[in-house]
Amino acid sequence: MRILELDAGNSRLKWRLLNGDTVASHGYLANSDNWLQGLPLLMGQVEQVDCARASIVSGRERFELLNAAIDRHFNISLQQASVKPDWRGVRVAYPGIGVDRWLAMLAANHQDRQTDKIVVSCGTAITLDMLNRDGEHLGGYIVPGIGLMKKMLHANTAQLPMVEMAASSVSPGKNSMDCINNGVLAMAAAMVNEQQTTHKDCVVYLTGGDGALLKPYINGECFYHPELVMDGLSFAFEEAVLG
Ligand SMILES: Nc1ncnc2c1ncn2[C@@H]1O[C@H](COP(=O)(O)OP(=O)(O)OP(=O)(O)O)[C@@H](O)[C@H]1O
Ligand SMILES: CC(C)(CO)[C@@H](O)C(=O)NCCC(=O)O
Repeated sequence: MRILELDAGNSRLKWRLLNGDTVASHGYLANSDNWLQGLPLLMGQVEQVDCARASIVSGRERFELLNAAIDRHFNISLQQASVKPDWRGVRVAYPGIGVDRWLAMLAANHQDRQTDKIVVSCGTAITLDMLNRDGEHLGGYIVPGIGLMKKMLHANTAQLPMVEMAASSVSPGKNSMDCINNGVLAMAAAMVNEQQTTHKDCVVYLTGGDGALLKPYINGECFYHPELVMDGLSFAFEEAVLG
């Protein structure tokens, strides 16, 4: 069985092709790219699939584009994940939660039911969700992501430059670029570290485009899973799951 999994965020569309249980290939398309050109290339690259499923938080229009491309290339319809408030061991704190956050929690809960967890996605937005070992979602936070914080500083001030490069330190800067770069990374790390200190024995499950950047600054136990949302998709759509 060849399955195309899609994680459509506000900056990028991540995809992977599963051949049975194996990830055969993966990649991404930026939202700023022309999808009318990019999607046919993506579909050509993965060849025929039996099933396509998606987590979409980037709006109806993106869904329509994806669905049309999948219909045209594979003659199948796109299965879109939607939040189920009490599903496969996870009970969400509120029904309007983003489907990507829900899927990341499903995946983390599936991997480990022995510990309390902090599920963090460091993407366009940074989301942090507290999930206890019984699968109860205790609530979370949504704040601007690292790229967005830098853009907002540049867009709303006269003197602050746009900092494109990635930070490599959280030390106080001695020029504007380092003050911004290290500062926003320090903020993101502080939010996670503060929760992990407050809630003893919590393990952090980290994902998102800036997850690898953030990981070295998390003080406690932290697992980085770049495909946590797509792992959640697999689990959410699995036919027969025990537990
Ligand atoms: N190759 C890349 N292209 C674009 N952004 C990247 C890349 N690698 C890392 N990033 C970083 O990842 C961030 C976007 O992360 P990600 O792709 O996880 O977001 P998203 O899933 O689209 O957003 P969200 O889920 O918050 O809506 C960007 O702000 C950028 O800093
Ligand atoms: C917070 C984001 C943007 C993170 O991708 C997404 O999960 C979303 O659009 N959520 C909907 C609102 C919510 O989660 O409360």
